[in-house]
Amino acid sequence: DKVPKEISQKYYISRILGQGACGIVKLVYNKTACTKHAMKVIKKSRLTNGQLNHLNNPAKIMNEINIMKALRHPCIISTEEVFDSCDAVYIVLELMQGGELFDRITKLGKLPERLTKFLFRQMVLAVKYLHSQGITHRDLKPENVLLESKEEETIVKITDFGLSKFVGEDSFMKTMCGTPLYLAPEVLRGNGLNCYGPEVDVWSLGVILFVCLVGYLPFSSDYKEISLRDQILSGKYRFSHSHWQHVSLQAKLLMKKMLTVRVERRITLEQILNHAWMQDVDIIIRTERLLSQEALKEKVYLTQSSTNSDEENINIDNVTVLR
Ligand SMILES: C/C(=N\NC(=N)NO)c1ccc(NC(=O)c2cc3cccc([N+](=O)[O-])c3[nH]2)cc1
Repeated sequence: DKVPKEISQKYYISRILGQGACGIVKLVYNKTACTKHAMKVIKKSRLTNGQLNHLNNPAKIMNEINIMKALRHPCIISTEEVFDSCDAVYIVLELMQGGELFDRITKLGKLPERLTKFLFRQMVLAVKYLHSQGITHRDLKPENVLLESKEEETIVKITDFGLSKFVGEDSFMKTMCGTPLYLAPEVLRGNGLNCYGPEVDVWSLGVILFVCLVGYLPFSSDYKEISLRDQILSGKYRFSHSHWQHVSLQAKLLMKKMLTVRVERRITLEQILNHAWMQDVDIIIRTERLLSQEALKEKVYLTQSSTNSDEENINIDNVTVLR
């Protein structure tokens, strides 16, 4: 539908790249710089019976964008530019031509263990960085893990900070939206206070690791014996030997420590990086090299990017508020 002219003046809007729960992602071309980008369009919620629906209320979207703009890591998606119009927010981002990790797992059925280790180490480093900035992602899933290229061994970037929280804030569970396939038990339990910490991201990473290694979900409503909620609360995941026999013992041991119901016993990100399964020198060297190259690229770009101040729009620190 109609895109504000400030955007169509600067960008040529091309095809749809992905369809998320909270909006679509389109391929756009910057007309002057002749560069390609992704543009996520997040519709602002209508006022339904007088109150903003919790998902896409403007304040929450701007909170997310401020979080994204504050972050700088090779494995966290970076925003190019943001246009805030009355009924939608347009976020111009780097192009991630490898698409979503979800689609690569679906296409291949599952990932080879070595490739999983390569990609998983980057996800752990990204989440470790998030936590060092006082942010809990809270919605880690393969749909929110993007791949930079179609190469097998490529850079991973985390996205969709729609549910992210600065851990300092009240971490009351505001939205129980979507199915809890990747949700930690302490969030589901919601014992009154609903308070929970960054460890929820370790649980979600554990579910992602599980799906990468064997191509099926550890907890699912397809498993009729017990409810999804009870599967998660008991930490009883489906362990089909035919799938797991090709997976190394160390990977299984790490998995078990991540999908630990008791928060105080769950493995930490630091311990994951020091776990035996992660001590693969070749993988460590290749991920470190890839990430330092990416970080360097980021620096070079920043020194080049010009500050454009259009008189008719307020352009503070590359958020253009459209009149
Ligand atoms: C910020 C954000 N979501 N925030 C949100 N939903 N808040 O509620 C967000 C979510 C998803 C994406 N996705 C992409 O950038 C993205 C998806 C995809 C699929 C095929 C190909 C590409 N591509 O860039 O080539 C893709 N990019 C980018 C940003």
